[in-house]
Amino acid sequence: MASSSFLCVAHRVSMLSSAWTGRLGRSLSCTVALDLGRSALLAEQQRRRYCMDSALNQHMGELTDRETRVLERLYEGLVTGRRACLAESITLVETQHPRKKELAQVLVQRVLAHRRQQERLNGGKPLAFRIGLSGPPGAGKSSFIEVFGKMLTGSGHKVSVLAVDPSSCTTGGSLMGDKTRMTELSRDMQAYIRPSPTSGTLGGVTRTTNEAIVLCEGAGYDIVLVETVGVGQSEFAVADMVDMFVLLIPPAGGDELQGIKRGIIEMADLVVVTKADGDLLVPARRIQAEYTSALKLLRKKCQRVSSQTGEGVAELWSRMQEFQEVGLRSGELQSRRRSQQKVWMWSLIQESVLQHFQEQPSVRDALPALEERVTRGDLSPGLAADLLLRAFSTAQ
Ligand SMILES: Nc1nc2c(ncn2[C@@H]2O[C@H](COP(=O)(O)OP(=O)(O)OP(=O)(O)O)[C@@H](O)[C@H]2O)c(=O)[nH]1
Repeated sequence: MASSSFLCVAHRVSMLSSAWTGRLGRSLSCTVALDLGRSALLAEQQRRRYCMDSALNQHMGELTDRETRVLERLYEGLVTGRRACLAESITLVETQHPRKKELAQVLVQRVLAHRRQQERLNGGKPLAFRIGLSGPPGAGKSSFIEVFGKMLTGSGHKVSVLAVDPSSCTTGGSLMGDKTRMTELSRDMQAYIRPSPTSGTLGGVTRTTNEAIVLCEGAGYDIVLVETVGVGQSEFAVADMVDMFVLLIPPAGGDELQGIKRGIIEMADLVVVTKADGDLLVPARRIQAEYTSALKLLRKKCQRVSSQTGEGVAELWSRMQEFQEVGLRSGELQSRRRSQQKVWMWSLIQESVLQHFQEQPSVRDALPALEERVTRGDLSPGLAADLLLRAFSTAQ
């Protein structure tokens, strides 16, 4: 992305968004202003309205008629629950195409405004419950989601399942997507399963997952399950996008469990031992007892489930609901979401700034030789970084 266009992107997106919402005759400024202090409200409202109006006049031409029609179709389709529009909208947020990326932001902004309006009608409480599910490969995640998801749709919920697959970032392949998973749930019209995007950095994949969550909620999915395999940093990223983070562990000791990173157990709101049936019931009980005592200090629970027999699944759901209710009542869940918004913004900034840095011509030119010298040991990484940063800032 060229330097000038980089600086303009955020501005352009907000302008495009204003233009579009303006075209629809609705003012975003009203929804934002309600959150402000009473004394500042009027002045802020007027100022924003002025900004919106002038932005509208200035940038009406920015969205072509075709783009307006596409966004309008996607938005209307999405909020009326059309799966094809949801799928197309998620594809739009996954795109690497610069213009489409801007359009995606306009759409996300619009859906966020719609969701905030709905939340306001719901007494300020979120309408959807976001649950993160993580665990080592083979822990039984997809088998659990299949059974759990069917139980939820059977009781009237609309469930979406999104995957964050760290392997897709490095290999373009997929740890999670290369086999048929959740076959029954994928046929269920009350469920929407979206595999992980197959390319991009982890930062990019988590950005699109965050945006996909917003789109799913806009499409009326009241339960969003975000699944990730416990590899790399993906589970930390997922913990930062959900209301409740659940760690699934198989009933095996030793080596398998060593794959579970220490910090992740502390991040989990609930630990679940899977496959608690048949020959695995005894080890499952033992692991549950070990985790229960280890988690006591953290005031966290450990449950046991079997996706094969269905045992423990309903109890687990009750526990999750209890967690949600307590969080909503205390306001902790809402404040968790608010701080996640900030984390999300910063991860976007990090990704864009890094991309901008790497694409800056003087950095791009100097980078191969400096990298080569660093790998040969001729130049310290710190000095190389300083040189690149200097090249970057003098070019600004
Ligand atoms: N006995 C028993 N086996 C199970 C249960 N759940 C899953 N399995 C088996 O465990 C294996 C792995 O299950 P998956 O659901 O694919 O696990 P996963 O965590 O999604 O695996 P990845 O996609 O590799 O991350 C499969 O062979 C399942 O049949 C269960 O409740 N009981």
